[in-house]
Parts: sequence; structure tokens; C-alpha cells
Amino acid sequence: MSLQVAPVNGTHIHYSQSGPKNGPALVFANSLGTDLRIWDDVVDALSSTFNIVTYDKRGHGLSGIGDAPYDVALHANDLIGLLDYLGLDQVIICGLSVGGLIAQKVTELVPNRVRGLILCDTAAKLGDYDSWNTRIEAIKADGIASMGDAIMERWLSPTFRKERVLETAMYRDMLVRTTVEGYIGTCIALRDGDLRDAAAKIAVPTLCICGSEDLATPPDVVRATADMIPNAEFELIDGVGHLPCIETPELLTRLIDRFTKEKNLV
Ligand SMILES: O=C(O)CC1=CCC(=O)O1
Repeated sequence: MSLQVAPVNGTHIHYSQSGPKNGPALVFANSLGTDLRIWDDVVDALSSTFNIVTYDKRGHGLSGIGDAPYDVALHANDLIGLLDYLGLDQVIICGLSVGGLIAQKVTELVPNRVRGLILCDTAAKLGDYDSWNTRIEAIKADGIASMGDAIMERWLSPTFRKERVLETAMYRDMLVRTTVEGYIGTCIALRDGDLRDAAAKIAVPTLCICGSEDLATPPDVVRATADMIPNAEFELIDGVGHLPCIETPELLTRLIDRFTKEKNLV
């Protein structure tokens, strides 16, 4: 399939659409320093049922950088703009890390367009002001590669890094090839983004998922966000880090499949 691109909010958003166009729409929003390819295995498994959209948020992958720095609302409005472009009125959103923050913000901005949320390794507030500033300053001084190994330890479990050395190197490359402007722009969005008040108002079925080895958004942080969202469920995936879509796509697929069926979203 050829590359697909949409004009959104003054920049271009690279996206991919697969599965039946008349199926329930399921959109995946990726994390800081990754692109839409992290969902490939999950998309393959779910695309017989769902009308699936994956995309690169601005400053990442093949999307434009636009005007950096960003805030969470801008990222959320980009996703809403992409949904408008694709004519998708109502969607289920699966968001990973900052993608989960974007999913929560879309739900706050346009609640009637979101049918359900799957929040992977994310929270209503990620990290603190000082730690984001430390990362931003380090990257301004020495580039993303200077933090590449440390970030792999946050992303991937020790077992994955030991047993899947080449893939770990590949995901490190994905990270360090992100533009500095887009990466720092999104760190600023994370630094300033706080959706804790909005979490209590989420009124759609929500499943929060976390890997037990996640060092970026550890299980207690994700569980605390699940506790803020009315009737949200929480699932811990044992032995996996921050990116279950990469480490255990089969299990993530099963969780999405079960949740969407139980909540009558399919
Ligand atoms: O890079 C990390 O620490 C992991 C991460 C935090 C927010 C996000 O999207 O990824």
C-alpha cells in the first residue's frame, strides 16, 4: 500500500488504514520517540474485525514537525483533525504512553466521538516537571542518542533486551531518528500535560493495561489512573516493559479483543 498522508492543522500527518471500512473504527496512538510501526503485529491480528487507523503524531515518523513546541491539546486536535479527514465520527482509541494522554484529551474535547479507551502504559499525568526538564536539557546538549540506552531500559524488559538484541538495536534506531524538535516538543507537552481532573469525567468503557517491568509508567502509576476513571478496568501484563505492543502483541490483542466484545464495542 502506498504511504498515506492527511493535511491536518497546518502540517501533514502520515497514517495507515487497514481492515473493513465499515467495521468498528479503532485508532492507535503511539508513544514518545516511536512511529506507527510499533502496532504492526497488533494491527495484523485485529484487522479482520476493525477499521484500523495508525498514525505518526507530529514531529514523529513521517509526519510533519509543524510548529513546536507542542501541548497535549495540539496533539489531540491533530488526531481529531485526522478523524475528520477520514470521516470517522466515532472511534475506539488505544493510546500508548503519551498516546494514552492524547486519547484522554480527545475524550475530554469531543466525548461523543469516543466509544471506548484502551490506555496502555500511560497515566493522567506522566513524570514530573523537573525530570522532563532534565531530559530536555540533556537532549538539547547531546542529542537523543546520548540517552538511547537509558531509554531502552525504560521501554523494554531486561528479558527482551537480552534475548532480542537486534530488535532492541532497531527500536533504539527508531528512537534516535526522531527529530529533536518533535521529540523535545512532545517532552514539553508531557511536562505540562495534566489530565487528572479530566480523568474523573471519562464516561466511556476504559481498559488500563501495564507491563510489570515498565520503568517509564510503572504499574502503580497506571493503576492510580485506572482508579481515577469511573469503572475503568486494570490489567497487568507480567514480565513486559513499557511497550506491550512490541513485547507481547498476542496478549495485547487478546485483551483488546476481550474488552471490546465484553463492552459491546464490536
Ligand atoms: O521515553 C520514555 O521514558 C517513555 C515514555 C514516556 C512518555 C512516552 O510516551 O514514552
